[in-house]
Amino acid sequence: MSVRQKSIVLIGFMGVGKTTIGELVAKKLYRSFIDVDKEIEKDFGMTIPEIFEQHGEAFFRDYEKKKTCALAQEKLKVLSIGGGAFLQPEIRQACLDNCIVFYLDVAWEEWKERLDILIDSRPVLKSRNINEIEELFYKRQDAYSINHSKLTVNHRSAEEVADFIVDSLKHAWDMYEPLND
Ligand SMILES: Nc1ncnc2c1ncn2[C@@H]1O[C@H](COP(=O)(O)OP(=O)(O)O)[C@@H](O)[C@H]1O
Ligand SMILES: O=C(O)C1=C[C@@H](OP(=O)(O)O)[C@@H](O)[C@H](O)C1
Ligand SMILES: [Mg+2]
Repeated sequence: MSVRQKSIVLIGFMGVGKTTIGELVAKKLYRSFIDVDKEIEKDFGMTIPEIFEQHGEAFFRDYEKKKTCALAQEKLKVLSIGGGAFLQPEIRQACLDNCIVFYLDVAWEEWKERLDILIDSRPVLKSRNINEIEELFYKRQDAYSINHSKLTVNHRSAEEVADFIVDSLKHAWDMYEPLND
């Protein structure tokens, strides 16, 4: 597949900004934006916390795997996937094989300032104390470390990060697949 046609996938910990930044990147590239969690919510007519509550996390992970692997086959999209999705080897493989994967990284000190706005909509956070959340934050970095490009969002607005992603993509596209005049 042409590198220009590959979908862009944003990965990283909950609350790093995948959904917000993904939407901005899609607009800047004139592409459709897909937030996998929002698609799952539409499929069930329920919020993510409701799905966790009614069906349990194992059920959510299984559905997330099918949905994310299917959406990773699409071309010319910008996708934000759930923060836990990349821990599943099948999802990792589907995204790395078919898409360009950007890992959004953030420092713990900056991330923990966002906890209050995230806690009610993220069941994985709600069931843990701050020390357990910190442990999860560092533990998940291993899975995220397999990516095509990593960038740090510390002290940057969502708009700045989106501009950086678009610029680096344009640079890579021109380098690997220059357009003929
Ligand atoms: N670069 C940023 N700086 C400050 N706040 C941000 C930034 N990116 C996102 N946010 C805020 O953090 C919260 C979580 O963002 P979201 O895009 O839902 O993250 P994710 O999809 O990774 O869980 C939102 O309230 C959003 O407005
Ligand atoms: O990290 C996780 O395990 C999860 C992250 C959430 O998405 P965001 O990363 O967009 O918050 C959502 O998929 C669900 O609450 C589980
Ligand atoms: Mg999100």
